Amino acid sequence: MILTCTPNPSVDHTLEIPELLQGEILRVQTSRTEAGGKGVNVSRALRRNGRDTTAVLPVGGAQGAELTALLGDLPCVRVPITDATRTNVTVTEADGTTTKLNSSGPALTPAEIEDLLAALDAELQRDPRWLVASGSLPGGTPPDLYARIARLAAARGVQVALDTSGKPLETAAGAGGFALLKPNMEELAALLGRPLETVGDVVGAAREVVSWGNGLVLVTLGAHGALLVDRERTWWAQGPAVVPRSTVGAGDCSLAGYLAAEGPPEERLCQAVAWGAAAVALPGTTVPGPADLRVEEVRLVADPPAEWRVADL
Ligand SMILES: Nc1ncnc2c1ncn2[C@@H]1O[C@H](COP(=O)(O)OP(=O)(O)OP(=O)(O)O)[C@@H](O)[C@H]1O
Ligand SMILES: O=P(O)(O)OC[C@@]1(O)O[C@H](CO)[C@@H](O)[C@@H]1O
Repeated sequence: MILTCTPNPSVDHTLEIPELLQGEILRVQTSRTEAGGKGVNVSRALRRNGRDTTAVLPVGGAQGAELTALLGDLPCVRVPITDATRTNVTVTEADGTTTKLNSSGPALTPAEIEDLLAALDAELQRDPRWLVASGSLPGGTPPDLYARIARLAAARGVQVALDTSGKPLETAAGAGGFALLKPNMEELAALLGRPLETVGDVVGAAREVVSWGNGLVLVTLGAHGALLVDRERTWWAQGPAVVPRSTVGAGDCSLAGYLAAEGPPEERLCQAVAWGAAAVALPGTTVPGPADLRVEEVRLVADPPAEWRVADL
């Protein structure tokens, strides 16, 4: 079983329009509402591909009830909170350009944070294969929440994969103890405080993160694929070219693919980019199923040259 924890889940509302023109009245072609939040999406992708998963998340208010309904039969532990769950808005254009408006989310009280951690600890005792801790932190949450979660998991002998950004990423990655981190290139650059342009830049940055006491780093590069970096080795992989429809959740599906896969790290990386590419071809926050995955079309390179420029991949 793969357990996910999403402290700041969302109702994802997607509007599809031909072109985003500032200051104009635009007619929406289609709109969709789906369950969202990074860990929730990892669980949805795993479930869609027949893997055992449970999602732990706080829910509150009318949007919390809507999120609960959207989650359907996904195995979940929902922790009640007073403030309302957020709604995030995505605008996708005909060429696949994706613009996201993410709300900061509800303010969790200290007691609600403790309830979330207690619910998570109970699930950790079911001996999951991984805990995925993902997404931004809601208001009022101390930035060390993910470091606390990592300590809870370590006490139960469960390895943790982390996907977050900004201050929560800085605090957690700096404390160490994560078996896997999944930043995208911008998040990794912000974490290290320097621009990353070449494969060598990205690998150097990822190794620095590993040296803080973390395991592997899976750096997703959008359309340019992904790099998997450990202490000694590096692999680059790229999925099939797709016509992008919405990039929302591509990173979550990549992480789900990596964790769902068996075998050596490079095979897991191939699954990751195949799941990510498949997600991009689907609308809104829709996650791919087995028929959408084109793993046989993935290109894999072991120890790619440091001088390769990511933008040219
Ligand atoms: N335009 C694209 N074409 C093909 N594959 C893509 C494209 N964008 C993303 N992918 C695939 O999805 C993976 C994850 O994408 P990305 O790096 O954008 O994640 P992310 O920024 O974490 O996304 P999100 O936060 O929206 O989940 C990439 O490694 C790649 O395999
Ligand atoms: O605001 P955060 O927590 O960083 O990201 C939230 C979010 O953009 O991430 C998912 C896609 O990865 C969406 O389902 C959701 O709306």
